[in-house]
Amino acid sequence: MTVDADPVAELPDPRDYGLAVVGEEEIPAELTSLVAEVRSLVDAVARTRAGAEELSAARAAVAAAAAQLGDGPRHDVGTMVRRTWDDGRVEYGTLTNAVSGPTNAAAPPLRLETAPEGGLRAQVRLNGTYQGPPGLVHGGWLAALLDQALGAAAVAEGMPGLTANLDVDYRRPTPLNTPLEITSRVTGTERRKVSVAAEIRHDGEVTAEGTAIMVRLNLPGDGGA
Ligand SMILES: CCCCCCCC/C=C\CCCCCCCC(=O)SCCNC(=O)CCNC(=O)[C@H](O)C(C)(C)COP(=O)(O)OP(=O)(O)OC[C@H]1O[C@@H](n2cnc3c(N)ncnc32)[C@H](O)[C@@H]1OP(=O)(O)O
Repeated sequence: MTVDADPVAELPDPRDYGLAVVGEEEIPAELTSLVAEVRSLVDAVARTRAGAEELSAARAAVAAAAAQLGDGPRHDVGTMVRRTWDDGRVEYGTLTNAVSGPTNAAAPPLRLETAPEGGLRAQVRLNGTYQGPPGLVHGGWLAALLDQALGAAAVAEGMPGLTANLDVDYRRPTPLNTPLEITSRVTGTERRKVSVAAEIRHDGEVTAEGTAIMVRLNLPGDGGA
């Protein structure tokens, strides 16, 4: 028997499925600022014109920092981060998510909030390390940003799932180093399928838009299958 994909009131607790969870508020401020520093470092390294001596000194400093953390304790790779909203709603994502992971220096990071008009929204600014064509954001990264916003829109409605299908249209070139707005929302549900839509805007103009079918996680006992 099939049933429609009704939103669940509470998201499943990842610990019930063997995944470690850390609260966002437990991430030390020192780690957050280290991550921001590494993010700036990657951008600086990508475009530096420093000479050999400065480059060698920088390499040694980075190697020393890496050695300092090298053998220390680490979270398991699948560790989830728990975010608790002001209204008490709880949400989970992966700690090192490629797009939104709060401790992933390679993530832009995209931080989505509930939008007053419904769905989610975020502002993000992508530096030169996300470049495709000169001065423009790489299309693969635009797809990744849309995918994350689409998946998160389903999660926000209590329907976490995996992307089964993603369609992206690139409407206008998307510039680097300038604020971009991302919006997403659920547009329909059918059995385990959740239809979602998202846009990326620059100066109010849509530069890329995507739609996806997220298939709800088939968790034992949630009645979603
Ligand atoms: C454990 C605790 C959890 C805690 C909660 C927190 C969770 C947090 C979650 C999320 C964070 C938010 C952010 C994430 C954002 C990024 C998302 C990604 O990057 S996802 C990675 C890339 N995607 C994959 O790796 C999928 C790989 N594919 C699969 O695993 C399967 O194909 C899957 C699950 C998608 C479907 O497989 P089946 O066996 O479960 O289900 P079948 O029966 O095949 O399909 C169900 C329905 O979907 C349709 N469907 C399947 N594939 C389709 C497709 N490609 N296009 C259209 N429809 C499709 C089918 O026709 C069927 O529809 P009909 O009900 O019969 O009408």
